Amino acid sequence: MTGGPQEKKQRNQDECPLRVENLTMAYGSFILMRNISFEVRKGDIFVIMGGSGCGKSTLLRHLIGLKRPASGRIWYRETDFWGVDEAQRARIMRRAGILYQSSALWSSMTLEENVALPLQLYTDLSEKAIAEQVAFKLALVGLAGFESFYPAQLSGGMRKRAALARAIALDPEFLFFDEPSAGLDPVSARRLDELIIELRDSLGATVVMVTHELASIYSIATNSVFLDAGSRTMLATGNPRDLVRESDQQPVIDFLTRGTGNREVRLI
Ligand SMILES: Nc1ncnc2c1ncn2[C@@H]1O[C@H](COP(=O)(O)OP(=O)(O)OP(=O)(O)O)[C@@H](O)[C@H]1O
Repeated sequence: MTGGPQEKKQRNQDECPLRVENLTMAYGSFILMRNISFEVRKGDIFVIMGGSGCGKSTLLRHLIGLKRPASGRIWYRETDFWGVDEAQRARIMRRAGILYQSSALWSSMTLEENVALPLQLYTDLSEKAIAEQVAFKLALVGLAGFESFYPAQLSGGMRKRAALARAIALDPEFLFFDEPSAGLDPVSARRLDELIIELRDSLGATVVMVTHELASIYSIATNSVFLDAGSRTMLATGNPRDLVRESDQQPVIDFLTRGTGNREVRLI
């Protein structure tokens, strides 16, 4: 290794554009989790895992600026996310695409209008350039030709993909998903997984997602953090395929083997 401490810090910021340092999450005086620390590497598909109600969505809310940590820090490259003002946080989030569980498309707008909205709000692009971008993004998610459809005219899987097209409208550096495959049949869920990998590659994005779909976790996650409700802290961070073989923490083993203890990962 070469370079002084400053260069090493710079390298770490470039390689791990999102870092969580000793985070404590609380609702009022109730401490949900403490001592949460992990690094998300550039290009990771990073999964927040854990049992129901342990605090996965709450962690995501901290990462996207919706909930302030009780203590600890969240770093986006060199910026202490909760140490700067709201306008600066909004600027950082401008580089992020967010897909909520409910898809949250505007029901009174067509797909074209839904996807165009962030471009109209946040860029100076001409109408023609916006129309081109919208067509491009809808094609990326496999919805070319559906520009003039309303959300209610689509299946659940198509709505997810449309919401994804809107989330990537501004070519985000980070993509955040809360249970993206919730409510989808297994085949649509797998297609969505493939799409997430494709988008990560084509946008050069870093993906952070909450999920407890083991099939998804094993097929696309490159890195993860495991939150444990019992001990109210994280028990592991790393590639889930490594964790299932190497972890000595029973809750991690139970979760990753569906309680069977069989550590052989079989992909279907
Ligand atoms: N606004 C709130 N005020 C108080 N407690 C809350 C609030 N939101 C969530 N909680 C509690 O915090 C805990 C964690 O909730 P969270 O939704 O983050 O868990 P989760 O791991 O995402 O759950 P699931 O897998 O079921 O979606 C739960 O016990 C929940 O009841």
